[in-house]
Amino acid sequence: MQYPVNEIFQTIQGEGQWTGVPALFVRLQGCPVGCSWCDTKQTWDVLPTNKVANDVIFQTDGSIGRWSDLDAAAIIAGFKTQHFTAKHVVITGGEPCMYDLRPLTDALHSAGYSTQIETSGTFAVQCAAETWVTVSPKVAMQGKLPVLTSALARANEIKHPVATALHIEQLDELLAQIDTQGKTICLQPISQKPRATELAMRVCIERNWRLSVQTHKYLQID
Ligand SMILES: C[S@@+](CC[C@H](N)C(=O)[O-])C[C@H]1O[C@@H](n2cnc3c(N)ncnc32)[C@H](O)[C@@H]1O
Ligand SMILES: Nc1nc2[nH]cc(C(=O)O)c2c(=O)[nH]1
Ligand code: SF4
Ligand SMILES: [Mg+2]
Repeated sequence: MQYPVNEIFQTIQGEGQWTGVPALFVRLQGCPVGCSWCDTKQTWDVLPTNKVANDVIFQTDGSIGRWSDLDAAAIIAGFKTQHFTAKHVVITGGEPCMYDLRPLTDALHSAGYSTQIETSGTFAVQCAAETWVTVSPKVAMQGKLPVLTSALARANEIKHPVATALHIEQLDELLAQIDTQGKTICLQPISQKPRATELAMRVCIERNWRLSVQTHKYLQID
């Protein structure tokens, strides 16, 4: 199975429960969701004219939605060529769950890596049983609610992007539909806005939820 890969890089996981853990990021190209505040808009379209050679995607570049087709073996071989040392692999995008992630997550586990998926919950989550699934719900997607509910049921972590009180109300409605036992619930302020951050901190303290600030943006790393 070939995946359209936008970039592969080594950094520190900046979000959610795994914050601070060295990680290899595999960013897949393509997302139809269209969040107005998305920080990776270059990953939305998979344009044939933006196809590049395999080695190019190991240089991070958020300015263009370039991509290359790689299978699991080529991705793992690339980690070795780059002499990457992290053992945790984060598969993000774009929307990674547009693709069947079972071949990739199975191969990564066989090669000794732990895996995590960052997903919006707008597509069925297809991955290994051991994969840590982080769902960042995108509630405005028309007609996608049954998919979102099943993604939330699979989630190990629910990391909700927030800017206003309405976002907290929407999260409450979603959480009422599932068993949250054993799941980490995080609030992630949108775009480091001070009012979003204040709201997220206040609600996290009230509810005993976890605050997820995008630490890589404060550190100015990838
Ligand atoms: C770029 S998305 C890619 C994965 C998937 N499409 C998703 O939305 O979960 C990765 C994470 O960044 C979050 N995110 C994107 N733009 C953001 C922003 N401007 N501020 C805060 N979080 C943002 C998303 O909610 C998600 O948790
Ligand atoms: N350092 C770092 N941590 C991240 N956590 C989630 C990210 C993403 O774009 O999905 C991300 C990212 O782009 N960089
Ligand atoms: S679902 Fe994720 S990648 Fe797609 S637009 Fe929203 S934040 Fe961006
Ligand atoms: Mg990011």
